[in-house]
Amino acid sequence: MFSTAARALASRSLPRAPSILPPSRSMLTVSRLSPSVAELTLDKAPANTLSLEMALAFSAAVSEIEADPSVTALLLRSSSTKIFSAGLDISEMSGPEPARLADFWRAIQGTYLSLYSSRLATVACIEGHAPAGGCLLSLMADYRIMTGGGPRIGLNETALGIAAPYWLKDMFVETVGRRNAELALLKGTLFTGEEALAVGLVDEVLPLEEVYPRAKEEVLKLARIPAKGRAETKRLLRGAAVDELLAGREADVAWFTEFVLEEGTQKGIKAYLDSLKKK
Ligand SMILES: CCCCCCCC/C=C\CC(=O)SCCNC(=O)CCNC(=O)[C@H](O)C(C)(C)COP(=O)(O)OP(=O)(O)OC[C@H]1O[C@@H](n2cnc3c(N)ncnc32)[C@H](O)[C@@H]1OP(=O)(O)O
Repeated sequence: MFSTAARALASRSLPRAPSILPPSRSMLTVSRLSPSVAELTLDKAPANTLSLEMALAFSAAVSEIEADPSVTALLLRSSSTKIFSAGLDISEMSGPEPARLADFWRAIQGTYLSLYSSRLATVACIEGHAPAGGCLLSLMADYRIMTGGGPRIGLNETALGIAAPYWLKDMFVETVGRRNAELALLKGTLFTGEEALAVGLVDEVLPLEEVYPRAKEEVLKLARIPAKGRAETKRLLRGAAVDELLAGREADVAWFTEFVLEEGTQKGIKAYLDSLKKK
């Protein structure tokens, strides 16, 4: 687990404006696979997009699971086998109210800080599509298992006229290597499961009906690894990245809000949102 000070700092920076509703749990469910393994299911129809409320609910759920010392591992999945998560809720970025936009980004940062820094062993069960912010959710896990054939995963931000923030880009580079990341990020590539496996973006690819059983098997196995050594190893691997964002959190908010509020970005986001709705 990361330092108490770092965690306190993370939670202090989360939005506290009175206009924000408390995190709703109707968008997620938490259950137990075993006494030491929790399952967190994204359940926000139709596409598990990360709105401000969804991002807050996600971090709150992870924190609550972490607070239980009997839990050592977490399986992340979607209630839909078609869509793991379609990423950030684009309507949050279309014609936004600036204060909410800044809170939205703090909440997205919070999802990263909560899961990437988690002491828990984490497995992402990716049965359906995981573009952009959906890929982000899965990258924060320790192990990824995906359906072959149909669904796509990757960081397609460039294709939408936006850019992945540095901490997401860094996590992607760490996972797939510098050259694979450059090629994919600059084109906004969305990979099939098989392609994702070839570049190391996922760890296993299976037919749909085998993905969840295998993900359960893996998380139960990871839960048996001594917790203290694993948590310290994760801290050594990921601590510097997490601390960098904690130190520059508000600068990252300024980068995001300025870019999104630009007229050209707004035109692109609106056109993309309309194209999704017209499909
Ligand atoms: C420099 C500054 C940078 C600023 C930004 C940095 C942010 C970086 C991090 C992440 C960025 C993002 O995550 S942006 C979101 C990217 N996501 C996508 O591009 C995916 C878009 N969706 C799809 O391609 C498809 O929905 C799907 C392939 C995932 C599934 O297809 P399917 O046909 O099964 O479903 P529909 O397309 O009919 O979708 C159902 C329903 O959901 C709505 N929807 C889908 N995705 C989003 C979304 N991301 N935001 C909002 N709404 C979304 C879609 O419009 C449909 O709605 P209706 O039923 O009302 O039509």
